[in-house]
Amino acid sequence: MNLSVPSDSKGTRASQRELLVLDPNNDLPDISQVLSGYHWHCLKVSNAADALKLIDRHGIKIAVAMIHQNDTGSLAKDLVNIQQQFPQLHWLAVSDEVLGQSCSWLLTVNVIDYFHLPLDWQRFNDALGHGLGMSELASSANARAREPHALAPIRGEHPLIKNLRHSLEKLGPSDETVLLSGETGSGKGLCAKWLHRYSLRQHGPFVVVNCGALPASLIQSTLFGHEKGAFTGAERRYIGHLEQANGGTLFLDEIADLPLDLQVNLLQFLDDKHIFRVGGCKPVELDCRLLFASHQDLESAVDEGRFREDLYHRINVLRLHVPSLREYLEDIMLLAEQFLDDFNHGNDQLAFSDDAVQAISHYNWPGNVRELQNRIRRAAVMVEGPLICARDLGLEPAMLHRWQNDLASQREELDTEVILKAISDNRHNISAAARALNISRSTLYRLLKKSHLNN
Ligand SMILES: Nc1ncnc2c1ncn2[C@@H]1O[C@H](COP(=O)(O)OP(=O)(O)OP(=O)(O)O)[C@@H](O)[C@H]1O
Repeated sequence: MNLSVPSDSKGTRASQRELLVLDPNNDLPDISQVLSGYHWHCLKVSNAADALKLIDRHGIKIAVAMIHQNDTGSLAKDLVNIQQQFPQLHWLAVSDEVLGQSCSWLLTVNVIDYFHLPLDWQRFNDALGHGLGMSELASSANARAREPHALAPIRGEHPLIKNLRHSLEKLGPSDETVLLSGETGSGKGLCAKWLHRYSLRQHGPFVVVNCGALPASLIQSTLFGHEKGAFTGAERRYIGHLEQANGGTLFLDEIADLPLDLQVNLLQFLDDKHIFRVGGCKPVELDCRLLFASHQDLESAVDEGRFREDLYHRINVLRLHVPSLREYLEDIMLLAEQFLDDFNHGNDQLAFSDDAVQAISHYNWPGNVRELQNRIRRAAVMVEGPLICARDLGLEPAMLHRWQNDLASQREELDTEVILKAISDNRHNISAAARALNISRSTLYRLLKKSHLNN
């Protein structure tokens, strides 16, 4: 190996650029020394787990992987794993001999150039500089894409939505856990992203885990990670979601679906700020904020013994309710028009017909904003002319009638409940109950008759 060092080799650590070298068999024993002459500071590791730690800790943007023509299988898996977690990282590959066709997979994991031994250090240094530049460009483009305007705005002008936006701005920077509640599709996930955006961790990772979507047998290792050999099939160490979110935010959606035994582990993490990987005995210190969401009623889950009361109290410190679309129905056409703008594929002539406006305004939207978006997205593609009608939205009259009948019966039930409460609160004095309800005695008698309560 040519060890000649260029003449300007007195670079201080401060002016050096950091580089990771993944060299499992120490085939590049002199790389740190030679590259320090080009103002590079090398962090050498022999395995992917250590690589992941250093990439995260040092914000590494450029790395070198030493590969062997006949032994690329495990390295390929390592690079794919690292690439998934750090997509902006760029690699140079170094091989002991000229690589053949079988190594075309390198292109899929951000390997921008490859060299074989002995190295031409000048050319190698140039390629490293080029790779670092590309990586920094990609990172800044990504950071720009993550700026607030790139995150979907929380739309609506109703006081409930204004209040929601205000709460997100206030709760975001607090670093406390936040429990988001609300119906499916109401925007809990979007609110979690905004909490992360408003936090000091906004440049750290934002990791989402849907506890309801993970098979019970995998949840523990998916969340907490596992050590190599922890169980049959654990061929290598796996960094779990909590660790992936280190320095950032972990959003645990559908938290009510987390099995009870893992609720204990989670509670421990919230108290001690460290985890144990499955099969590991060394605590791993972590610094990540947790956000939770559930569309289930957690209080009932506690009553039914499905959710630990201590965990419930621990995560129920800051609570944010995301309103269902029905609660701010006044805004629905505003949202609908804006989503149509988003989805109209450049066709700004597209508009809603009167029957579509009627249908949108009278439907009950059980799937909330997600359903509204999806119906409009589909209609914008399927519509034949310039006007989207109720049928394009899949909101045929029969569907609306069924819902309107439901609404009528629900209103009646609510009326009955309110009337009975007023009568009971006023010790069965009909005049006092009518006054409390702000209606006349005769109206109260009529309502009692309608609800068959007049006997
Ligand atoms: N007020 C809003 N303005 C604009 N878009 C919204 C609003 N509320 C929700 N959305 C959008 O609706 C979709 C569904 O939202 P999201 O996935 O956050 O709902 P969720 O409550 O987390 O649903 P689930 O409980 O099913 O996980 C997303 O595309 C989100 O961006």
